Amino acid sequence: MEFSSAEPFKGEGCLSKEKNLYITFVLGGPGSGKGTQCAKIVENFGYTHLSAGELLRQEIASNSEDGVMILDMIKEGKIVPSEVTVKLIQKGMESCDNGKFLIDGFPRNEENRTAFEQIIGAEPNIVLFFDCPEEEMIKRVLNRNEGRVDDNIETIRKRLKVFAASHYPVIDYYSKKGKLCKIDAIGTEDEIFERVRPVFAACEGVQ
Ligand SMILES: Nc1ncnc2c1ncn2[C@@H]1O[C@H](COP(=O)(O)OP(=O)(O)O)[C@@H](O)[C@H]1O
Ligand SMILES: O=c1ccn([C@@H]2O[C@H](COP(=O)(O)OP(=O)(O)O)[C@@H](O)[C@H]2O)c(=O)[nH]1
Ligand SMILES: [Mg+2]
Repeated sequence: MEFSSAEPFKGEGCLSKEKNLYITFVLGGPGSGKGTQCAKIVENFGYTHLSAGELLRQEIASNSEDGVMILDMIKEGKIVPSEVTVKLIQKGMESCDNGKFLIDGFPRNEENRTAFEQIIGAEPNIVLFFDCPEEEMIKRVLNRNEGRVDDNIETIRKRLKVFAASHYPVIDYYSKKGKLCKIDAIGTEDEIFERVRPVFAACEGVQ
């Protein structure tokens, strides 16, 4: 496990002036189990879960100005412009008293990462990366059954290509900063959570 950063981040952004932020980015390909494990982390460690994909889907459902553009991007498996996503994450963070956030499915590329740092003025304390083979991710997404427009084999192939082309620099950046915690995402949900638990248990004492 290559992770060391247990201190809450006190940065210059408007959010971080108001409260101690403790931010975890939760990364991994489509179907790697990010959302499933986030639910368990929330249950056990009291974080606020902000799924970037869910925030974007809510924006589509609310018929907002950007909704049509977001839907087109999601159908194609493309990454929505950073400013749109970061603004939604910012709104989610500001509407919450709790400063402990799980940001799920973001940043998906380097541009996402730098936009978050610029707009929010903070960086994550920990980055979880769920490492899962492609064939397993495909199987899980095709069985997900949540009625999502992007859970079909054609879009999954596109999402996997986008993931392969864009995630590595982000992972590498945080690995070099000693913030990356890579989790083997093969196993039952409970087995995987037992790999996740020590990461958060180690931080309990310093929050
Ligand atoms: N360890 C696991 N083994 C088998 N299926 C899983 C596991 N974890 C999650 N799933 C299932 O796989 C699908 C994708 O999981 P999800 O948490 O939505 O992944 P992600 O948010 O990374 O796309 C869901 O239907 C979920 O119930
Ligand atoms: O920061 C983000 C998060 C999601 N998405 C879009 O939303 C889709 C679904 O993302 P989500 O994280 O919900 O999918 P998951 O990886 O959980 O299957 C992605 O394929 C992208 O098109 C995006 O553009 N930026
Ligand atoms: Mg998800």
